[in-house]
Amino acid sequence: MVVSTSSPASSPPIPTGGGGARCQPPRTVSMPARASRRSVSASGMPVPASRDPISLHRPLTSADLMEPTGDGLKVAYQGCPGAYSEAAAKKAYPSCQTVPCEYFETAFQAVEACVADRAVLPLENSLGGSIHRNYDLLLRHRLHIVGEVRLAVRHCLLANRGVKIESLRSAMSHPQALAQCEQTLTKLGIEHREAVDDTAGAAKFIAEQKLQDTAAVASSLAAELYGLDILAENIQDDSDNVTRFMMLAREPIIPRTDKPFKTSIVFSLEEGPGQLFKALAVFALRKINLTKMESRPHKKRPLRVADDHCSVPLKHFDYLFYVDLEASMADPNAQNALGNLKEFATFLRVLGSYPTDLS
Ligand SMILES: O=C(O)C(=O)C[C@]1(C(=O)O)C=C[C@@H](O)C=C1
Repeated sequence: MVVSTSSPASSPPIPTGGGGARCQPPRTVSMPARASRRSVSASGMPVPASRDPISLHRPLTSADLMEPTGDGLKVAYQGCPGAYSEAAAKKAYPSCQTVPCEYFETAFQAVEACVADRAVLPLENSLGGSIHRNYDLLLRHRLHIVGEVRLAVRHCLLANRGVKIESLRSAMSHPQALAQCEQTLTKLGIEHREAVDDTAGAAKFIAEQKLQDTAAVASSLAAELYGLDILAENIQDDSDNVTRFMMLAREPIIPRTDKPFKTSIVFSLEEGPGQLFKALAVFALRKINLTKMESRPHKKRPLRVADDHCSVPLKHFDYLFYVDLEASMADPNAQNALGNLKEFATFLRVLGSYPTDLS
């Protein structure tokens, strides 16, 4: 079942196995992030006081502070079964139960409403670039990034049994997947492109409609699930095709310094020369490496009148800057850098501090 935003009445919430009762309203990360005093079980869920390891005087181990591997966890992703996002969810939480969602926003809402415990959503692809929608949704919702996962995306060309490449006129897939295979599809003589919500959804549609002139760009798992033939493998334009996904939860994790961590922040600045330079200098001066930067329109304040010396006032676009730091919020150096940025940023939020995916 795909969880849908548009028709909640037709998609009743999936029972959460008691998770609903434990659901806390989401809260923001305070800066610097401090250890939560609430105890957590190995699955990352709060434990009743009677089994609370602190009240039993059992020493807290680093395993208690780790993100769970997925036992009993419900993990929301966008798309149909067989989508790359589902594979990413399984990579992040190997023993989880995946919850397909119609839209990215549905996955955010599923976690907020405790229908799911985590969401795994794409942020950027090495060929196609950023998935801007998810940057915008990060700000609109109050979930925390608790991890990242990189997935090697190996696209296949899928068609109904007996269909030959020469008879194909059209390729159907997620726009990112079509963009990642643009040159190969053209070389194969496939001229038309049809964009749909996800790669596996394209495979399902082609199988259900028994299309004879259209192929899906999707995973080999989607071929298996929907009974399609694989006409070509590894059709992405670059063999190193990697999508980075974020893992989202209602609560932040406790940042550590004993392994590589990243911290994702978003901020806005006053208009004026050198403002962004000054913001980036707070990290450069402390030798904190930045791994990603993205700017998005400030939707609440898209235009502002510039205070320059023109007779006609100029209107500037207002931006939000999303930055990933190679640092943990448990590191005083990173805390000082953010303290410094807070002195002159007009807005600053820590989206999460989480272990770097080194795979
Ligand atoms: O459609 C899918 O299978 C997805 O999981 C979505 C998505 C994306 O949004 O970028 C994920 C990985 C690939 O880069 C292509 C598509």
